[in-house]
Amino acid sequence: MNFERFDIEGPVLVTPKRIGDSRGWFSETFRADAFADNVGPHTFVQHNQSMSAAKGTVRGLHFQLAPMGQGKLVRCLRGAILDVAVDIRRSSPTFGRHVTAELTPDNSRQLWVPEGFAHGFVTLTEDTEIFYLVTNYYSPAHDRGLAWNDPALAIEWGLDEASAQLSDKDRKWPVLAELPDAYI
Ligand SMILES: Cc1cn([C@H]2C[C@H](O)[C@@H](COP(=O)(O)OP(=O)(O)O[C@H]3O[C@H](C)C(=O)[C@H](O)[C@H]3O)O2)c(=O)[nH]c1=O
Repeated sequence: MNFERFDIEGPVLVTPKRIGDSRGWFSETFRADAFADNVGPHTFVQHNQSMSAAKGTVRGLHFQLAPMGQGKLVRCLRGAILDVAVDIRRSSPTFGRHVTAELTPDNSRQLWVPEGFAHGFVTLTEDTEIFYLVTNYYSPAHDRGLAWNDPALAIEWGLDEASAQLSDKDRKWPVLAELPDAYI
């Protein structure tokens, strides 16, 4: 299992190895000991899965407020996504900066998105399915978001705003400069 860091402290790209044989392949996609040694002693309490039918679906940018903040370990089971994590820790030297990673079943990559980051993705194919582990339970009262298309974030989503498929909720999030409950 390979762990790669970015030039922003926090997110980690995790790539499990595959053991091939005449039938196909086998992969240990998560090990608590390797994750604790390379990322941190996080405990996952909830597993999520979502399917997005249309290419160009954007889900995000989401986070939960403390004390219900969530770390997320994200992988793509079908299709492909560009996964994005934005640093919203006000005290961070990289506040407002982001990392991206293309996740597909073939590259078997997983993106670790720590608490203090807003998470989102755009689907690169139709019928895209993601699976992710989270370190805290879903709490609607703590559910917050950040405008995916905030020019200040300069995220290159690879699609024009008019063609993006979003939920009504995701169209209404504030831009970073207006984020009322950002991480301190
Ligand atoms: C996240 C979540 C949602 N729900 C319910 C709430 C709604 O009735 C329905 C869809 O929720 P939402 O529109 O928030 O789903 P996404 O847009 O996929 O949001 C997720 O996708 C982005 C990329 C994330 O990082 C978060 O995990 C999460 O915000 O599932 C639950 O019952 N449990 C949950 O943990």
